[in-house]
Amino acid sequence: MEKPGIVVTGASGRMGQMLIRLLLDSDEARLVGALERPGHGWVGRDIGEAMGGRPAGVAVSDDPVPVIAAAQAVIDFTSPVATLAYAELTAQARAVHVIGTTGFDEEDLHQLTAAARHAPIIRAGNMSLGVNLLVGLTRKVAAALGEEWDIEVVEAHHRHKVDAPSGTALMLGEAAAEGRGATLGELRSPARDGITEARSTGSIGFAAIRGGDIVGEHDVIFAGQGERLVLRHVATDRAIFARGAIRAALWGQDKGPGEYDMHDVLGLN
Ligand SMILES: NC(=O)C1=CN([C@@H]2O[C@H](COP(=O)(O)OP(=O)(O)OC[C@H]3O[C@@H](n4cnc5c(N)ncnc54)[C@H](OP(=O)(O)O)[C@@H]3O)[C@@H](O)[C@H]2O)C=CC1
Ligand SMILES: O=C(O)C1=N[C@H](C(=O)O)C[C@H](O)C1
Repeated sequence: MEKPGIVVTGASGRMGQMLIRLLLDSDEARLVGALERPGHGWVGRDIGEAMGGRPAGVAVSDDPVPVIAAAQAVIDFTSPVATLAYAELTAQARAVHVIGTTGFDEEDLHQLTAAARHAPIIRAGNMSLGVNLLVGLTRKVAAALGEEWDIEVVEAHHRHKVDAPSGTALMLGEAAAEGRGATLGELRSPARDGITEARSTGSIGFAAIRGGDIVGEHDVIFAGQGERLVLRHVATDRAIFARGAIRAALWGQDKGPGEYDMHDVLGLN
């Protein structure tokens, strides 16, 4: 059977390039397209050469319709605006859309839900095995500890990251809230700056550090009286996210329309 053909969006980006490298070496999937925005300097060039390597036989395109029409899956780590536009096109092409992009608002998420009526969407703020295990652990610990244990999620990322809290931090916060039988919307503490109220019991706070080349670090802190429990994930290589995304694209090949996440892909549900 032919290997599923995969298109990578945001081909010149940090995650785009990592995905392309892994796909060019993959025995299970093949790279059939690389997309960038109109006017990008790589458009028209061979993606392998643009990345400073050998020719890959795939030219970077700024015309997504024919590229996506020829693919079985699209892996997309770009920006919310770009991902919403790609979601319409993958829905029309009935291709699997793997979304790693973070920073969506409520309205964006409704649009993705609408697109998922036509084709599978697999979306996660973090595609690594470790973080998806940590989500389950966070839910369990939050359920076991009473609300006198204050929950704070602290995340650190490279200096180029534009959204905060990170998608992963929000997944962890949501899991902690679920453990307490609530939603994150109900428990999320407002960002702190200046003179704030004292911390409200049961709330979940977030803090974000941005600097240098930090790949991604997340601590879920359960702070009690006289003791503190910290659950931590440290990413040192973006390949963990890219491998998860390729696994998701393959997993999605025999799935019907709908919204899925990495817990579905990894069988953690
Ligand atoms: N779920 C997960 O496991 C992970 C998620 N992420 C998320 O993935 C996203 C990308 O991260 P990263 O690769 O570091 O970011 P980069 O900025 O390195 O890459 C983003 C790419 O998307 C392109 N892009 C952005 N906006 C548009 C647009 N409107 N139309 C077309 N192309 C666009 C950029 O093109 P240009 O250069 O021209 O702007 C660039 O090629 C972020 O949201 C990040 O949080 C990252 C790692 C893991
Ligand atoms: O922008 C990043 O780099 C990352 N983004 C994701 C997030 O927002 O959590 C995942 C990972 O931490 C890297």
